[in-house]
Amino acid sequence: MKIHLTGPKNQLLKETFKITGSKSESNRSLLLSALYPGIQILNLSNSDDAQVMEAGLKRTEGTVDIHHAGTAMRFLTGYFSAMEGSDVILTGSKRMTERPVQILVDALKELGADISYVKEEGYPPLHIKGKKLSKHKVSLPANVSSQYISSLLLIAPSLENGLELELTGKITSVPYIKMTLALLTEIGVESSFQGNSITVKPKTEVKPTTLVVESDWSSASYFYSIVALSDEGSQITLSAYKKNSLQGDSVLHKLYGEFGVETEFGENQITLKKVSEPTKATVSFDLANAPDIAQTIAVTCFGLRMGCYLTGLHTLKIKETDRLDALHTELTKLGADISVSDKTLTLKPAKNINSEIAIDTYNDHRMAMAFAPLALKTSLIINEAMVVTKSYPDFYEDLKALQFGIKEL
Ligand SMILES: O=C(O)C1=C[C@@H](OP(=O)(O)O)[C@@H](O)[C@H](O)C1
Ligand SMILES: C=C(OP(=O)(O)O)C(=O)O
Repeated sequence: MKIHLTGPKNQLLKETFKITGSKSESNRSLLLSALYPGIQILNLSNSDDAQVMEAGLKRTEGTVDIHHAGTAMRFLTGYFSAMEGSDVILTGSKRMTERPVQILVDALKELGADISYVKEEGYPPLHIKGKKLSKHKVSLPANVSSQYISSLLLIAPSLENGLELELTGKITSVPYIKMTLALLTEIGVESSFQGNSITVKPKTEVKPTTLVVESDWSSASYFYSIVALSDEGSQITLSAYKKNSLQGDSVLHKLYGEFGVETEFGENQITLKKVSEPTKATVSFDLANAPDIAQTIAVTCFGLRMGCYLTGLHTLKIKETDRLDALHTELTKLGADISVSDKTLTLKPAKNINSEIAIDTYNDHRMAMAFAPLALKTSLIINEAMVVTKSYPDFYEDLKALQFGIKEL
């Protein structure tokens, strides 16, 4: 589906939204609740990624297709490897068969897993025959994706002797590893993370526990962008959020200060307020700990006619699409002066913003959602607009509530 998007006529915005649960917290919680009966989950994400995870966890044999969900692919690889008696082919979308898993597969094999590649070595689909993992120590590179580490940590307490991980290389997406360990703590599992070593103690039973998923901060990023691009005085309230979030993307409340957006933390909610126009011509951010908000920030800067220099983007090339290439192509179509390397993005302040440009989304929910706020500055077209269901199925409903014009083409 292709849509034509226009911004609200009155750009002094005031609205309140309840955002769906974090897909990262949801997919971890779902796996833990499959391992340990007695875990309840509240505010579960209604995203495609959480749905394929939930469905995958109910399976023990046959083909399990997790579509575009990186977390489901990586977390279920660990889960099925350690589930004695399971025999599955774990696969996903075409893009998923291009997203590497060798580091995780090697680590699991080192622990005793039986995994083989169905097609290309290093990539899904995987044939996994679940068995008891006999070892409890493994070393793996941590500079490609934190999801490999989280996958191992999530099954760690269910292993007879727990798990000791030795991480090599510069650890990337660290908050996601800490999120996994924090959820283990919530269910009573002991762990430690010091330097490059992570240890998780075994746990056979978990007391009845309710895991309350905080709403998704990556989804909140699109409202930060909308507020930044709207008139001074605009305010949008989002729930359910908290100040001490497990999600690294909560750094948004600091970063968007540079764009004149202040965040007020209330009881279970945040209010984003446009208090001033930005003062700097250009900003520099290292996003190694928050890679999923890179697209939002690049488009916000473009819309504000600011420059930016974004670093720490080395993981973007292996996500839903090569996000550096995709940003380069789409922002160039809009008139941007942008250059990218394999880990950085440099945008010069925009001289003009082209109208009626059709944005390609490359099966990447974040391409659609990051560019949509730009409708506050110029009308645009979004191709394959429904990609948003990967993490935020209600996205366009919420834009409509803000009086964005959305016309199906
Ligand atoms: O563990 C997680 O829930 C995630 C980790 C990150 O991936 P990488 O560690 O591959 O950067 C992030 O980009 C992804 O959206 C979700
Ligand atoms: C990278 C993402 O997801 P995943 O790796 O889980 O597919 C994302 O949602 O931005």
